[in-house]
Amino acid sequence: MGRLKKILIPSLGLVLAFWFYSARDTFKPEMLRGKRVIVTGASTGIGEQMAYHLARMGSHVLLTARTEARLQNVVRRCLELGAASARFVSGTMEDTAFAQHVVREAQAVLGGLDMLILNHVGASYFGFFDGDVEHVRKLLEINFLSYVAMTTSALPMLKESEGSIVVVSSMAGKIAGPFTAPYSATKFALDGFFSSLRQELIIDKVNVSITLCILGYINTESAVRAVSHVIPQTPAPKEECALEIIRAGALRRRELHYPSPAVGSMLLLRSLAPELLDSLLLSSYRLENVRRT
Ligand SMILES: NC(=O)C1=CN([C@@H]2O[C@H](COP(=O)(O)OP(=O)(O)OC[C@H]3O[C@@H](n4cnc5c(N)ncnc54)[C@H](OP(=O)(O)O)[C@@H]3O)[C@@H](O)[C@H]2O)C=CC1
Ligand SMILES: C[C@H](CCC(=O)O)[C@H]1CC[C@H]2[C@@H]3C(=O)C[C@@H]4C[C@H](O)CC[C@]4(C)[C@H]3CC[C@]12C
Repeated sequence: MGRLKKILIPSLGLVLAFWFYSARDTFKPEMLRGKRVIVTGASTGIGEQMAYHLARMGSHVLLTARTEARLQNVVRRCLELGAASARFVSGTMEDTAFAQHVVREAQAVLGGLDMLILNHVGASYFGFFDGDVEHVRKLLEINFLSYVAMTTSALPMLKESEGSIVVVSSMAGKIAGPFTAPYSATKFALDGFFSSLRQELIIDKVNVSITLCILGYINTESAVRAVSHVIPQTPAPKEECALEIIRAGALRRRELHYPSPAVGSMLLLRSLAPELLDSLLLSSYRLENVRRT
């Protein structure tokens, strides 16, 4: 009997745990139907693809970026794909007031918000740090401060809807490789801020989830243009990446690692043997093609 208890109870525990986690893991596109979603950086790249997925799922999308002409096309396509509604607000995230204005638009035109997807990123370079401190300041404003400002403005609506915040970050926000110093700094800042805020929401029993997305190299035009002469690896597809981000947000996951085995194993290696990881990364780069100022 004693032995039976020793085996039966843990086995039952395992079965229950498996059932609980697999049930939580079931994503259905209907989860997004009728949901009110802001996507930033939606004029190109991963943000544009997220807008199309959400449109197919029947969400109300409010899109933002700087380039009005591109946003108009994305909104048109979203409506063709079946969005419950699609609108845009154009402007720059260098300006905190603009970031807050976008959130107010959601309140005004959608009457609330279910998901805030923070994805935009300012242009930077892939090369040796050039000493330009103003560039670092500007990038922190675009890639970090505006994320904080939008979150702060959106929290009352997200508390009301028990919604989700999705923060798009990078491997460069967990592992600092060379040639991304300003960019990497902004992405590490996101981890610090949002991982701390997540704990506070849990302590206060506020049912708003925060999903931090740790992405590897993705085949967007800007990334391929910036690094393909140095990094020979094939980038992962932006369409699949966009869907995985939405799925992770809808399932209220703490973190997404995409592409999954590659990012996961690099993070593990960083903890176990950081020097080995550094040298493996460097050995795969075409260093002779790196920009020096
Ligand atoms: N592609 C990759 O390999 C990886 C990407 N990521 C992350 O994924 C996210 C999306 O990246 P990706 O799709 O490649 O980026 P893109 O360069 O393709 O798109 C960036 C978006 O941000 C907008 N944007 C740029 N500057 C500003 C600004 N000042 N104010 C408001 N919006 C701005 C752009 O539109 P506009 O110019 O019209 O303003 C565009 O919509 C980013 O957070 C990035 O860090 C993470 C790891 C890898
Ligand atoms: C090289 C890194 C991963 C290691 C590997 O060998 O797979 C890439 C992981 C994330 C990439 C960067 C990123 O986060 C997006 C930036 C977007 C900018 O528009 C330009 C390029 C990036 C700096 C990009 C460069 C490659 C990674 C660091």
